[in-house]
Formats: sequence, C-alpha cells, structure tokens
Amino acid sequence: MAVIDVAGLTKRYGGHTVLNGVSFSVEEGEIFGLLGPNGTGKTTTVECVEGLRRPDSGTIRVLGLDPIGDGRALRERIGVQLQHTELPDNIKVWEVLDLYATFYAEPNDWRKLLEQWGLGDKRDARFGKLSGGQKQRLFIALALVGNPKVAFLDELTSGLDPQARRATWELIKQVRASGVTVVLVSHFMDEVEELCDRVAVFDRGGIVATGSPAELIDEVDAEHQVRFTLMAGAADDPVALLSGLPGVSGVTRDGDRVSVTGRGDFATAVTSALARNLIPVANLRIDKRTLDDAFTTLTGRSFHP
Ligand SMILES: Nc1ncnc2c1ncn2[C@@H]1O[C@H](COP(=O)(O)OP(=O)(O)OP(=O)(O)O)[C@@H](O)[C@H]1O
Repeated sequence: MAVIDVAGLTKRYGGHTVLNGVSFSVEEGEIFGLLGPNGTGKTTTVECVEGLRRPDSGTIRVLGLDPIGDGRALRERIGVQLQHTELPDNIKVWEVLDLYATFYAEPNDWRKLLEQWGLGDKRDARFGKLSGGQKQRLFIALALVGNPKVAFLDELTSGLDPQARRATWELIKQVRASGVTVVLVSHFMDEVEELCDRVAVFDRGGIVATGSPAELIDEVDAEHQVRFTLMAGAADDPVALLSGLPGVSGVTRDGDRVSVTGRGDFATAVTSALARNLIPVANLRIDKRTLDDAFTTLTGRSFHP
C-alpha cells in the first residue's frame, strides 16, 4: 500500500522552477531515498509532502491525507527531522523530549526512546554538550516521539565522521524494523545504496529516475572494468582473445597488468575465457558499478562537480 503519493508536483520560487511535475510513491515499510546534488529540490519536495511548503500545483497524499488541508491530522502521524534542526545549547536532553511529547495526542514514552537510542546516560546532559553522533540520535528520537507512521530524515549524517555515519545507518534500519516507513533525503551515494529499498534520483527540475539502487545501476549499463595481473608462465597474450568477447569494449596491457573495459556481465565471459585457455592470472578485481555511474549516465554530468 502506498503511504505517500505525489503526482505532478510543481514548485517555483520567483520565476525559477525548482520542481517541474515531480511524481513518485512510497510504499508502506520501505526506506525511500531522495538522492541528488545540492539545490535540486529534494528538501522542497519533502517539505511539500510534510505540509511545510505549499506546492504551486500537483496532488500530494500522505496516509490518505492532504498535507495542506489536513495538516493538523497529518502532523499527528508523521515524524520530521528538519535539515537544520537547532536547539538551545542549554536545554537538557530529557526536557526537549518531554516538550516534543506534548505536541502529540498519543506520544511514545520518551524514556523508552532514550534507552533505545543509547542516550539513557545523557538524560540530564545539555544539548550543547552532546557529540555530533549523540545529537543525531536525539534528532531521530525526536522524530519518533509522536509515534509516527512515516519518518522524514533530511541529511541526517552530514558532518558526521565515518564511524558515526555507519552507527546512524544502523539506527535508521532499526526505525524501519520497528514498522515505520522512512523517507531519507541524502546526497551520499553510499548511504542510499546501503539503506534504501527504492530511490528517486533528483537533478535540476526534479526526478530523473526511480528504482531500487540495483535496478538503477543495472539500467544505466555503465562501463566498468575487470583488472588482473598475468602470472609468470602465462604463455598466451590474452589481449586478442579478450577483445573479441561479448560486451568487451577495450583491453589494455601494461607489462603483466591487463585491464578489460566493457558493459553488462562481461566479467563472467572474461574469467571463463581465461580459465578455458589456461591463462593463469592473479589479483583479479571487478570494479563495481555504483550509483555514481548511474547518475552520470542519467544526467550527463558528474554528481560531485
Ligand atoms: N524559500 C526559498 N526561496 C527561494 N528559493 C529557494 C527557497 N528554498 C529553496 N530555494 C531554491 O530552490 C532550489 C532547491 O532547493 P532545495 O533546498 O529544495 O534543494 P535540495 O536538493 O534539498 O538541496 P540541499 O541539499 O542543498 O538542501 C535551490 O536553488 C534553492 O536555492
């Protein structure tokens, strides 16, 4: 069942069109990613879905509700972590949870959330004294305090070190495991590949593709490489042999190092041709195609210019 349905969403700021007819849906229980470079309208999209911004045109339904017309009812059912959440430095962790709980008719027990998110011993700590990772855990707890059906997490791991980012990913998986549908805004490819069941890829003007990370990567059929080292005693030169294989677009050899470029599943053809012809190789490496490749192929430009 779709918990979010967006059709033909258009948003302009002044004369500048940021969203030009964006459509997507989010199914119950999935982690749905909005991925794209800065300034491509991801935050504008989620904030329209949350009822914080008014679209110029288009239809949005969240849990069957209209975010503008049914704003009050909707806010009871969703949890929002804004991109630039700021809290007073001297507010205590328990105070802010207690305050947020008053916004909802049927809140979660914030004491349980404190334990669940590893903040039990920070109950009386002041917000300003928390580490970046602890602040993020608090923001997730705040997004969940209203017992939401859908949680919106915007650029949650920006500014965190790699270890804290990975820890936050585990927390996001826990949110989904607890039955909450998650909408994740991110400009990190690795994060989206790791976490999201499906992704909408944003570029200027709106969404350029939607699908699971694996589908998006497969669809674009980007070139990738297989590399290996010829072992001493390899009698045959494999360049001609490999150049003729299906999917292979180029083979280069530099001394004993060979690099094969191609599309699709040519790696299997390469390895079996080597084995069939008894050509011994070492250090065989297949470069994985990534969402980065998918983005470049979809938009004709690099994700990180
Ligand atoms: N309130 C506003 N008034 C005018 N322009 C705006 C407003 N909010 C956003 N914009 C512009 O709309 C475009 C999309 O911004 P938005 O924040 O939605 O993108 P984003 O993909 O979420 O990027 P980021 O990750 O940097 O937040 C940008 O060019 C931004 O400058």
